[in-house]
Amino acid sequence: MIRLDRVGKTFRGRDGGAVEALREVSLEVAAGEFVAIVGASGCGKSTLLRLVAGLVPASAGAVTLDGAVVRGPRAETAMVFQAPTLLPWADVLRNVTFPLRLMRRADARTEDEARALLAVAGLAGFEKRLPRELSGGMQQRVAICRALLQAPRVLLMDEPFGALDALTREEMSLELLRLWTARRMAVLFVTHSIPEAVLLADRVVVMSPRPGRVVDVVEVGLPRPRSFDQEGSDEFQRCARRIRAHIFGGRGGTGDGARAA
Ligand SMILES: Nc1ncnc2c1ncn2[C@@H]1O[C@H](COP(=O)(O)OP(=O)(O)OP(=O)(O)O)[C@@H](O)[C@H]1O
Repeated sequence: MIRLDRVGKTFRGRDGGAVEALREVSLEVAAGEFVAIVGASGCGKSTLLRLVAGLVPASAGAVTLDGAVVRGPRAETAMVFQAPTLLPWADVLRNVTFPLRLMRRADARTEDEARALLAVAGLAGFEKRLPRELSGGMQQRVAICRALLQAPRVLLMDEPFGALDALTREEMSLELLRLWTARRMAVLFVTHSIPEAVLLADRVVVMSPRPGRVVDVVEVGLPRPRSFDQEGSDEFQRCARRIRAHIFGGRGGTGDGARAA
């Protein structure tokens, strides 16, 4: 469904200097598949998502969605950023329905669907609150509901839980899996946490330091529904060790206790 074919991205600074963020990245993501992306800071993970979202053009190669080259933002794609980016003056319900209203896709059912989604995300009763009246974790759940209400076929998530405390992060991971199981869209999920990537994904794409290239794609053979109990399993450890070996290489991070997050 999503296809990156030898995609490169070079940014040109105002001073004429060039930053090569991605080089020859090829990747395919099937409809309904959950793919995590891990790699060192600055290796181009956000850039990769922004290319798929149509927010920046590729410098080389092509990004296609259902065979059509992505040339700009598309209605079937939604993105969740690291920070919740809510409208501060609009209440929760209006924030969640905002993109559909903007795209003139809102109809009589939109508000009911938004309320149902908020309830699943544990936010029933908060519909009329302003973002500043919510905790960071709750705001991020609002941002995730906003993306899901668009019923995207492609959900792009850029370290969506990065700013959350560890407990909220675990709770949100399981919540996201529940929502994904119910709606089954293709997910591209950037994270710095190897355990989070393994827990969530069908496949984990490991990227090299900048310029980012795909150095490995690890298939996660854990049964679903997933739970944190699986972290102790042989398959979980195998996947995590293999990813760590790529990221830490010979720098001593391949031991059993090492975590990327
Ligand atoms: N708009 C831009 N103009 C110039 N350089 C950019 C731009 N966006 C990203 N870069 C550069 O491209 C490289 C990749 O950035 P990107 O944000 O994609 O990395 P990342 O893997 O998501 O990093 P992190 O894990 O720290 O969030 C970096 O060197 C960054 O400075």
